[in-house]
Amino acid sequence: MSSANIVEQAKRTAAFAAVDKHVDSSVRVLGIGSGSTVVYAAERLLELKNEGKLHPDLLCVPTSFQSKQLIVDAGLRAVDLDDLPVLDAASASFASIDVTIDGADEVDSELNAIKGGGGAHLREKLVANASRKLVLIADSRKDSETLGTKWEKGIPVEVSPLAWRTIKRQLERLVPQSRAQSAALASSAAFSFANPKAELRQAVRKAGPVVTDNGNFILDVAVGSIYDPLSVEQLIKMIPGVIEVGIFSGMAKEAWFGNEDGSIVCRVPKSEAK
Ligand SMILES: O=C(CO)[C@H](O)[C@H](O)COP(=O)(O)O
Repeated sequence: MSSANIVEQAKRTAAFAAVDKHVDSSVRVLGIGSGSTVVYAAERLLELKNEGKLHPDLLCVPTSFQSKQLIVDAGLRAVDLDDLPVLDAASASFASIDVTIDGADEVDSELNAIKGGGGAHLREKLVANASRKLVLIADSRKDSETLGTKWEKGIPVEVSPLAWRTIKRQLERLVPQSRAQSAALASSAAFSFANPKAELRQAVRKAGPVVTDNGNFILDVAVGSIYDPLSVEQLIKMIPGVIEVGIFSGMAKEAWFGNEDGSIVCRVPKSEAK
């Protein structure tokens, strides 16, 4: 098998295992992520549907145009997040989705994740936030100790086209923390680069920038190693015109990684592991 096929097989194995663990006939509302690994989750959902193992009224919440097509192609019912019926108005939780299964670009030991390689992280974060459980699926290349060490393309940041150049300049002036301007202090800082670089993501087979499903642009912001994902997420989110940051801090409850030898690793946040 070619190395590309081995990676695809690893993604498929992880996706199938996560769906089998989390989706049965008791699941009423399911969030569907975006990207190439989620395609395999949709494949497994179609099999389970044909075997009569899904809830007959299952509702699927898409996270992108692509995700909606996957749901529809699998013969499942797509419903926008805000169109979900409130099934339990008395519940203390606002979460309306039982479980969401999504891909990731890199996942650290606490299951903080970089997402948005496919440019869908705004809707992905909205859906993850409204889910009782977020389960990530990926091949083992995405399994990391520290964010930014494997996914080196930068943090995907969805921004308003109205001020992308200004936001880019501001992102390139981010400092790890106000007192840590020197490389010597970098290890105690939120991230390692002294001079982050923000690049406007360019479209393929279309001249000009990527325009997201929401009509915005994406800046990929390389900050080096991310030691404190929540601080970096918050720092970037504070910039006016930033619509969403592709760091998902503390959202995922479980991550499934497919290995090249066909085995699977399922991880929970390190601090919660027994
Ligand atoms: O966050 C995402 C899209 O915004 C994807 O889930 C992420 O990029 C992983 O994609 P793939 O499964 O193709 O590696």
